[in-house]
Amino acid sequence: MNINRIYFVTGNPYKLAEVVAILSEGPRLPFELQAVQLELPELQAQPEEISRQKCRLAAEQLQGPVLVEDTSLCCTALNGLPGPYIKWFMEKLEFEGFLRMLEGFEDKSATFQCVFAFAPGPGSEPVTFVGRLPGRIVAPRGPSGSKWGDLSRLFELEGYGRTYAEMDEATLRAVSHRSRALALVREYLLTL
Ligand SMILES: O=c1nc[nH]c2c1ncn2[C@H]1C[C@H](O)[C@@H](COP(=O)(O)OP(=O)(O)OP(=O)(O)O)O1
Ligand SMILES: [Mg+2]
Repeated sequence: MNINRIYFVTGNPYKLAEVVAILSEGPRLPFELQAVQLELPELQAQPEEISRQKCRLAAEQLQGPVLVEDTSLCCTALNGLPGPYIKWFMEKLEFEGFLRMLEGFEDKSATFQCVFAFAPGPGSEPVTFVGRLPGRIVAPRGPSGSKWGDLSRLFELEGYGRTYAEMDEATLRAVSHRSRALALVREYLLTL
């Protein structure tokens, strides 16, 4: 396939910066990654389908190869909810309300999940890449006012005993749900 530029489409500047930083580490990809700041509609579906739909819309709008990403936070006690709707839960309930929602459940385990979707152009079925990171929801710890907001103070990574907000950026970048998924994206893009 003759691709020399891929659009990474997101409305979130932090997500964009992180994807660019992770992809610029390691072996160089033979493409230019071009950022496009565009809020894509997210239709209700399972997380992988939401990401695929964002990808189809982005490929239509930009008429070229596109990469998009959708992040979910899945609580075991809530059978995977809020999942892809975590953004709206945090916005409407804030962290106090979110924690209260889980109060009645003993099981606080949760998984951060990142789904990238890539399509070489409009009309192609997007391919997805999933990265998961297990952990649990805790009372907020770590500095507030960080780039991802309070959510990063509530999610403690399994095996680290620290919340996202308590981790230094380099360590987190090496283990995050996003870098796990991007390792698969990189592997795939290198085969094109
Ligand atoms: O590493 C992370 N650490 C903490 N929080 C995070 C992280 N990654 C995403 N998040 C938050 C952002 C948003 O509230 C929700 C995902 O929603 P999601 O639709 O994927 O992101 P978005 O709407 O900000 O950007 P986009 O335009 O690419 O859809 O989880
Ligand atoms: Mg979004």
